Amino acid sequence: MRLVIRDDYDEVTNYVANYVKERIRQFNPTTENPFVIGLPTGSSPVSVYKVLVEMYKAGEINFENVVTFNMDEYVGLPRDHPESYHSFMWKNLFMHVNIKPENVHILDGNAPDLDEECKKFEAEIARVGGIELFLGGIGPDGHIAFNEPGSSLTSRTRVKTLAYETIIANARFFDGDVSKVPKLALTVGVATVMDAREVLVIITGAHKAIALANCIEGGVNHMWTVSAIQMHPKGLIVCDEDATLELHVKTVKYFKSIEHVHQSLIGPENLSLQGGVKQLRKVVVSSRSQTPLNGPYEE
Ligand SMILES: N[C@@H]1[C@@H](O)[C@H](O)[C@@H](COP(=O)(O)O)O[C@@H]1O
Repeated sequence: MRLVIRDDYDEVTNYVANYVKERIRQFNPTTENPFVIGLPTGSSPVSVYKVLVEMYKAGEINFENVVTFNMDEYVGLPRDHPESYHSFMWKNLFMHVNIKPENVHILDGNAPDLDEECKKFEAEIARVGGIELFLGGIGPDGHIAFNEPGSSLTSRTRVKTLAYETIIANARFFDGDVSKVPKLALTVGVATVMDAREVLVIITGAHKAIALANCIEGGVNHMWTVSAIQMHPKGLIVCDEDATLELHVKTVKYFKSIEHVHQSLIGPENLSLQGGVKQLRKVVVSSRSQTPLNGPYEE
């Protein structure tokens, strides 16, 4: 697993937006072979979406052959409620880019049969060949999507009761009124996220520092469901300095030094393009052979 630490939220945003842009570009999606991405809601990704929209307007990114699956949705909240995740996604991303509405998948929290809705969602992910890149955020209790503490690390898409801490955290979107926050949600499971070929989790802010420390320095544990990323062959956490407050200095220095080595090999402009060992090997080989390392690397 890699941990990339940036100074602040804005730098995290830029890193993640560039990462997504490059992944889509490298994949070179077509109608027959679209780029399938899992997406979160919340304040963590909202600026990433803003930058992606700017990139789209500048002609740097194309969503024509991108298929999306959102992580979660409240149960019982009308689809057009301003705080539904459906509204969030259309308002912050989809309505500003050239994504095809039929390529957007958001769980329906008002479906007559919620279990069936969850099964259909998993089946649809399988039908398109799985998810290439799952972007995620976490709650202060370390939940990924709505996989609250104690969720099975093998869980799939299902109905979930929200933890009281999450209800309190999300009350800020409902006039600070805890009673207005839905108590149930549909969510992809931990295993649904971890099945993606790549997982990128955004963690910013001092209020998530304890969760980040448990995720990185603790073991894989169902009480911090994001820690399942330790088992992923291609997991990446992008965090800001504030979120590292509870990590050992040694841990922070270790991950910074790893990034420093990468940087010395491939140059800072290509940091977002690292494609894992295969790509790094290629880079090491070319640096050994003194090939000038200009421009982005293809996987
Ligand atoms: N279900 C969502 C999560 O998917 C999200 O990651 C989390 C953090 O939100 P924020 O990024 O606003 O802190 O909020 C909710 O609980």
